[in-house]
Amino acid sequence: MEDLKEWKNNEIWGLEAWKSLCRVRELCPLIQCITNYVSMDIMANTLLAAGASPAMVHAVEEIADFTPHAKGLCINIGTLTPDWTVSMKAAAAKAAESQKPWVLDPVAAGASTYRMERCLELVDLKPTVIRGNASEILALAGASIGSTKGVDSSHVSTDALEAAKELACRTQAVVAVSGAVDLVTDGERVLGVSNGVPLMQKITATGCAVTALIAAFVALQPNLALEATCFALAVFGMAGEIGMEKANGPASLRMHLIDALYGLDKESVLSKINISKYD
Ligand SMILES: Nc1ncnc2c1ncn2[C@@H]1O[C@H](COP(=O)(O)OP(=O)(O)O)[C@@H](O)[C@H]1O
Ligand SMILES: Cc1ncsc1CCOP(=O)(O)O
Ligand SMILES: [Mg+2]
Repeated sequence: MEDLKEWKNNEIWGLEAWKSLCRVRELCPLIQCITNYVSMDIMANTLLAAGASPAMVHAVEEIADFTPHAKGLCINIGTLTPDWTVSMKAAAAKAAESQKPWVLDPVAAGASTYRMERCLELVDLKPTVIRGNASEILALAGASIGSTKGVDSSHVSTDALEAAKELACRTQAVVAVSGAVDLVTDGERVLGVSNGVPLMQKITATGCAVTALIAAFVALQPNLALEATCFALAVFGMAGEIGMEKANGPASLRMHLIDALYGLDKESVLSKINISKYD
């Protein structure tokens, strides 16, 4: 891949995003997901539609055998309980030990002290990517409780730009803040992904699903985590845009988004991709 600092236009972004999607379709990476009960279905279906192979494996007794065989790991704290916390930490440590990238979704990080403390412990285990909405990234970066309503964001992504950069610098993770513009940073570079439709916010667990898709893309391009994260967000957003052409509301958008992801072709990727440098 070319030096991305020199990249100028969406034609080149589109070609690279298309190649990344083709790689997922060809190699069908096994992605271990330790996720919340709400998201399991849409997350597994999103990964399958993109060409990856999802496995919702969360028993701590299975981590030693299973995690080293997965290509990537997605950890999501949406319906956190103490026993799952143990599994999450064991899986993150095992992924690091076996040099597998792993992605953290800090769902509702600022909603309770329990959640925040567990999140901070997971961040200490060095996620490759952290993807949250703006309220989650603001809370996590400031380790602050109480400013979020729950799992939905009360902020727009740009509100969390400085927090995301600071979090990325401190943790060495790529940090992605989703929203109308998804902001993705390694602490130095910032890219904005402007694909997607507002109605995606009205389908539960779209954020969780795109975090798992990031895990699949990053699993195959671990040395280009910033770019792979952008491509996953762009591909998911483009599927939303195409799905919206047939949808009548959130329920049908969910179905058409998954169909569009499955059928996404090169021409659509090249014409729809909307990535730009943000800094
Ligand atoms: N206003 C918007 N316009 C376009 N896409 C959006 C918008 N809001 C969210 N999205 C997209 O919806 C998906 C879920 O993002 P978001 O709703 O921020 O996450 P979460 O569900 O974790 O709160 C992402 O792919 C994001 O790009
Ligand atoms: C509603 C809900 N409650 C706990 S997890 C969850 C799903 C959150 O999904 P997302 O973060 O993608 O909106
Ligand atoms: Mg979320």
